[in-house]
Amino acid sequence: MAVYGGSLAVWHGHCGRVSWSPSRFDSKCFGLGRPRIYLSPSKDVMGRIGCGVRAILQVDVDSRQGLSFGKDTRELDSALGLDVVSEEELREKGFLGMRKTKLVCTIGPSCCSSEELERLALGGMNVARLNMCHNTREWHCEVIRKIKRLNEEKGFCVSVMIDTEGSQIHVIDHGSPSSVKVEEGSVWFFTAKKIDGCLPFTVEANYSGFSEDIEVGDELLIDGGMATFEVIEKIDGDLRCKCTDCGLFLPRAKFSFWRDGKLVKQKYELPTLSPKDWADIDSGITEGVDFIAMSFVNDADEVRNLKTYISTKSTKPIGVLAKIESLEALRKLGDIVEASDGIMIARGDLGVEIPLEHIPAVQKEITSICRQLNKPVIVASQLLESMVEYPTPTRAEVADVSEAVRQYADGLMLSGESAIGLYGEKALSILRMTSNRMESWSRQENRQSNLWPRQVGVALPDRIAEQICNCAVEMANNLGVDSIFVYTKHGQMASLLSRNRPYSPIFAFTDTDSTRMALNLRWGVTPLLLNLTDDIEANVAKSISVLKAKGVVGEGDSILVVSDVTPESRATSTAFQSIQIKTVS
Ligand SMILES: Nc1ncnc2c1ncn2[C@@H]1O[C@H](COP(=O)(O)OP(=O)(O)OP(=O)(O)O)[C@@H](O)[C@H]1O
Ligand SMILES: CC(=O)C(=O)O
Ligand SMILES: [K+]
Ligand SMILES: [Mg+2]
Repeated sequence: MAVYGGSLAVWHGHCGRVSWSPSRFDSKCFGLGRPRIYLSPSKDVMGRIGCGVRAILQVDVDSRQGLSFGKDTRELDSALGLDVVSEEELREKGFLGMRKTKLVCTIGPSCCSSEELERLALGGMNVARLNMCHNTREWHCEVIRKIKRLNEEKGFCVSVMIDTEGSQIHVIDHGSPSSVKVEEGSVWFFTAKKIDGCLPFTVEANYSGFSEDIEVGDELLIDGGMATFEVIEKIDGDLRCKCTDCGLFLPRAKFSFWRDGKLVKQKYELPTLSPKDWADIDSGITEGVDFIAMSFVNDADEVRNLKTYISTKSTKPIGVLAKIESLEALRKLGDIVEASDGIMIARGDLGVEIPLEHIPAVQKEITSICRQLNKPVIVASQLLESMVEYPTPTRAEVADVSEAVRQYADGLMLSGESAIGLYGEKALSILRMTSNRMESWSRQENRQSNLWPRQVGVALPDRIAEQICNCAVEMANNLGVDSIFVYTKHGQMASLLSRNRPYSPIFAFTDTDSTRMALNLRWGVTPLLLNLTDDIEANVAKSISVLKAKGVVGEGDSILVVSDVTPESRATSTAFQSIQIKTVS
């Protein structure tokens, strides 16, 4: 047992200090003051949770004490929702081979049939993203229904995310050719007045206040540098501009104005969520989406408002992800991360508002804050951009993907590569293989950077849960267990385990479908549906026996078990949290 000693030698925190002497490994209360914590090899002590004890760490001292498994698993089998893709991956590659980084695909015309969606699901898509900027609401609803049907009928577990259009000043798309060349020295007229058809050298903006606060001499950047102009005249609200750096106008190209090397902050009155966005959100709620990604978030209140709205409108929880794609959002990053259920680093539009060379450092900072605050984070845009047209990525793109994996982003996102590209499935397989390779490199080289986590919990039970998860992962890594099982209603404990980025995969058993779909975005977590009972031992025995019957868990596999299922009868007292080590017999 000495092997465990190092992992849990000292327990710090509000609970006092608890030391563990492996040589005196009997059922013993180490509480110094209240509340107390038990370390025990015996499951009998689990019954004593009521008497001021806040957590029990139970360890199977003797692996021969392994569980005896149920005889008939047929009934249980149908109750256990292990998705077909994880099952296959586990069978093929074993526990350590399971991919930890989650993959998000933007669905567009190139991949919207049921057959194409199924191939993406088989290829490892964890979350399907629908960008409401494009196509019709009806088209999006139809895609959502196809995904839900695939989940139900074919045993996939793909979550659905809608991404709002949001308000940003951009060029009105007149249906002109996909790009227009801009020559150096040419003079262009920018206006918000309605134009019929296409006029040469004339560009229509979508918002009448687009030139507010802009002065002659300011620099106008298209899409963060696709083309550059100098403002040479301001006539009412219209601008005459001369091209100083030639380039291209793409459909829906975005404006940004610069003065003395700094972004001009315009105080325009576009709401973060337009009436169209609210209608899209209503339709997303009706269709039962799992996440709403909010474009151009400016502050935490906007996120909180949307969360409040959802809680009054939706019968199930829907995660709100804040997209960080403006200077304003970067300034209020900490507050926004705290208010939201996750973050998307929207590097496309972010690159319009900050110099491109700032993006890598900003990405690193955002991923790190998200991990500290225990919020999932997606790295998005241009990961494999060249694959929109070509069947192979550039080496630089693969290096960018690897860096995001090395930073422990929870998810990587494909945009045009899957939505309109010719090689979407191949792009997905590049993300999958690159993630797998980088994850195993980090593990083999022991480059797993330890988190010195900021405490996120405030209330005592939350802080205890957090400490248990931190210790559990340290134990799991030191012992080299095959996997971590967690039993969780709302996913909190599973997320706290994931936050520590363990070597072994985390199987999160929950009886709540929305928890399962939300956990899909968490690094290293495979969420499963299971009918949970108040009896922890029964939950563990049931899940192990079903996985054993499927042939994906076998004799000798070691499992670290964490539970935070609060028995209903004790819902008003403390959470019932424990760590156990099981060896499958
Ligand atoms: N549902 C769709 N229908 C048609 N085209 C789409 C759809 N979704 C995406 N696209 C195309 O794929 C491209 C890349 O998608 P992406 O989601 O990155 O859009 P975007 O226009 O850059 O906006 P955002 O900043 O919200 O990501 C888009 O420019 C668009 O041409
Ligand atoms: C994803 C997104 O919205 C962006 O990169 O701008
Ligand atoms: K969008
Ligand atoms: Mg964007």
